[in-house]
Amino acid sequence: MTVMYDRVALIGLGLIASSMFWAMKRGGIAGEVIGYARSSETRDVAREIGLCDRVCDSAAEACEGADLIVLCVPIGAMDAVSREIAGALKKGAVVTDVGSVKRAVIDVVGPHIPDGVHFVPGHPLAGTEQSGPRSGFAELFDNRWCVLTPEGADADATAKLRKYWEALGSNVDEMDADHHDLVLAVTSHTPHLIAYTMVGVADDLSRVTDTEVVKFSAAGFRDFTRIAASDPTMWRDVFLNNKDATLEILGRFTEELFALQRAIRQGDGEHLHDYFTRTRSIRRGIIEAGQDTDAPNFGRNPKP
Ligand SMILES: NC(=O)c1ccc[n+]([C@@H]2O[C@H](COP(=O)([O-])OP(=O)(O)OC[C@H]3O[C@@H](n4cnc5c(N)ncnc54)[C@H](O)[C@@H]3O)[C@@H](O)[C@H]2O)c1
Ligand SMILES: O=C(O)C(=O)C[C@]1(C(=O)O)C=C[C@@H](O)C=C1
Repeated sequence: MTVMYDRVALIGLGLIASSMFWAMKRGGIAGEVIGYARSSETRDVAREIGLCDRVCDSAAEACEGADLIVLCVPIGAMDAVSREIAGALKKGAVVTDVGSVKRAVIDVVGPHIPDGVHFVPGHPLAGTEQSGPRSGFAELFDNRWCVLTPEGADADATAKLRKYWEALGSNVDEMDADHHDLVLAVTSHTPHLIAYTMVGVADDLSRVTDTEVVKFSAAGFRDFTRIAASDPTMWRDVFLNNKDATLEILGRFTEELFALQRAIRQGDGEHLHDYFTRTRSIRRGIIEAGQDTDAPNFGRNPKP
């Protein structure tokens, strides 16, 4: 139990901020945690459930005297909140964020950061389909990766933030922001879009009733429905702000899909079998690397 920052301010009090709060409490990582959310309902819930040591009615007030400020709002709100807090930041403070897209956040937050304050963007690769102040839990970041995209930020501030994420339970890596956005377009953003689409298709199909979809939903489709239940505001903002990378991956996805469609139409079993054999090895690689924390055998029997 080592206090790493005397005062931490959480701006936005949803899944990620509340998980961070409980993880900080678990590890005794912060002296005091101050919170702010835009809606009074969220602030009331936070006060009711003891989320944060103090909840303020303005973002600027929450940041006064804070050593670490974590922006935990949807990407589309990053500009507004950083504008609001700029005047309240103390010299030497570190501002970070948890946004799922990095270049767009750097572009809108960076210009508001005053001299003497360090901005070190970040992104925990951990989440669920839940949102809001009641949805967080201390274990969310355990054994997950957190990517920092410091781009020339102060080395000491970056090193300390790295240690902070490790204390929250994460493994930490550093990356260029554009590369982060491309990697995440492959591993997170496009898969979400595909899940949203598949569930939309099931919903639109008049020959299969909603009751049948619910009753006969097989495991693969159920996984899609979990993903497609993710927060609409957050995901709208992800796609609007990681446009180029998502469109590039979506283009490649469509080409592959057409090739598979042709193989099915032509009865080309060899193509299908070869393709599925190749993709199976990706899954095995993830399990062998101990990365599948959702697998029923996680932590017990990491070998397939
Ligand atoms: N949910 C995930 O799986 C996940 C994972 C990693 C990173 N992220 C990123 O973390 C950030 C937060 O996501 P979340 O899942 O915690 O969302 P959430 O919807 O659970 O919480 C967002 C919070 O921000 C508040 N908010 C919205 N607009 C605001 C504004 N203008 N000013 C102040 N507060 C505002 C909301 O009231 C809410 O308290 C997003 O940028 C998202 O991309 C999410
Ligand atoms: O597990 C989930 O529900 C998630 O979608 C989490 C997930 C992802 O893995 O794609 C979603 C968005 C993030 O920015 C990071 C993590």
